[in-house]
Amino acid sequence: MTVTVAVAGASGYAGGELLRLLLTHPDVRIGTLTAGGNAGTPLGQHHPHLTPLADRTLADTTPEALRGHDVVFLALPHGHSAELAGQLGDDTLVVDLGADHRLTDADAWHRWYGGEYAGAWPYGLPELPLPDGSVQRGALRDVRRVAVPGCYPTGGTLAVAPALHTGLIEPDVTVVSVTGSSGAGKALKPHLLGAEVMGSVSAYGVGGAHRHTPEFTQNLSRAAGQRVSVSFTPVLAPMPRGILTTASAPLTAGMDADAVRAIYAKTYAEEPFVHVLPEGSWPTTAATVGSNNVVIQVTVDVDTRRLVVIAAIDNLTKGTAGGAVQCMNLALGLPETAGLPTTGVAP
Ligand SMILES: NC(=O)C1=CN([C@@H]2O[C@H](COP(=O)(O)OP(=O)(O)OC[C@H]3O[C@@H](n4cnc5c(N)ncnc54)[C@H](OP(=O)(O)O)[C@@H]3O)[C@@H](O)[C@H]2O)C=CC1
Ligand SMILES: CC(=O)N[C@@H](CCC(=O)OP(=O)(O)O)C(=O)O
Repeated sequence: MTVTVAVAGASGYAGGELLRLLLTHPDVRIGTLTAGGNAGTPLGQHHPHLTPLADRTLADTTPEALRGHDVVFLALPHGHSAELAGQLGDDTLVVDLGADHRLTDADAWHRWYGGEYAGAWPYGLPELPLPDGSVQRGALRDVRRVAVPGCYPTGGTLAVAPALHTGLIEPDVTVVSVTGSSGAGKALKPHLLGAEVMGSVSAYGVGGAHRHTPEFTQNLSRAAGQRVSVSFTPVLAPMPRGILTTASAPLTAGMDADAVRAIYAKTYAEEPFVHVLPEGSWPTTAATVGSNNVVIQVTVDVDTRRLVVIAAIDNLTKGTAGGAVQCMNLALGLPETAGLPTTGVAP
């Protein structure tokens, strides 16, 4: 089977990573590529690494340009997806990389994003463990709309969900995630100028103020089958890609690190992209670059009786574009790993 795929927002970071992956996908033909202000320019001007597509001209982002494809990826700023998707047929698979359809609670949407609530779509985190023993993957087969998770909730959720799901920890979780600057997108932002980012690490959205907090709460409450409280702090680091998450929570009972690791290893044993490391190895963002992997290590802080989990992802791959391609594969019944690297680039 060959599917024809359009990418809206192809000049951006997420769009570029989508195209890098789709170029290696055996079942994909790349169709229309669109942008905003950069419509009319060649793709090669924005993504010099995507040489096979260098001469493609970016079209305006309109429903007319996107229609007629089997799959449309929307890699646009928040707030642009709902109207476009509404003008694409129900037979088209629309995979939204933005936030527009992630939250199931309209009040949470209004509080954290504002504007009209467009409703939730099936949530694109296939590995999310659910209380009935199933995982989210089942909700993504044969669908025609998918909301890809935010980059922080992808790694952070998978880091904590197994412990909540099995009752190992209290429903009161602290998450600190260090990210590379590509998470903010290509648009010029003064705090992301090289002189600001290089040589410094800085927290932002501190005090539960980051808009991914409700997405964490939603995911972890689903995994736990009860309301989970999440304190989330993002930290910006001088690197282009990667997110390293440290999550911790009080243990409900005495447990040693080996026993916790065994539970995690069992939870993710069949997952092609989630890797629980052996004792003594720790996740690094460098080891995930360009791969669709989530790399996890767990331990117990014996003195404070807390579980501590570290998880690394590439924000542009598993954290956005890779997750999106994985969801496309599931929705269309293609092999889940098609077009998705499971090895990183090192050093
Ligand atoms: N970067 C990341 O790590 C992650 C990104 N995401 C989500 O993916 C989406 C894209 O993010 P990212 O690629 O980082 O952002 P970028 O700023 O790098 O790219 C945005 C893209 O959208 C286009 N665009 C901007 N405004 C408009 C408009 N009004 N109409 C049509 N097209 C427009 C831009 O085109 P032009 O070049 O012409 O301006 C560009 O192609 C966002 O919703 C983001 O939240 C999700 C998880 C992680
Ligand atoms: C460094 C940086 O600014 N990161 C972004 C990550 C957001 C993201 O990528 O996810 P969304 O799809 O929800 O926007 C931020 O904190 O807003």
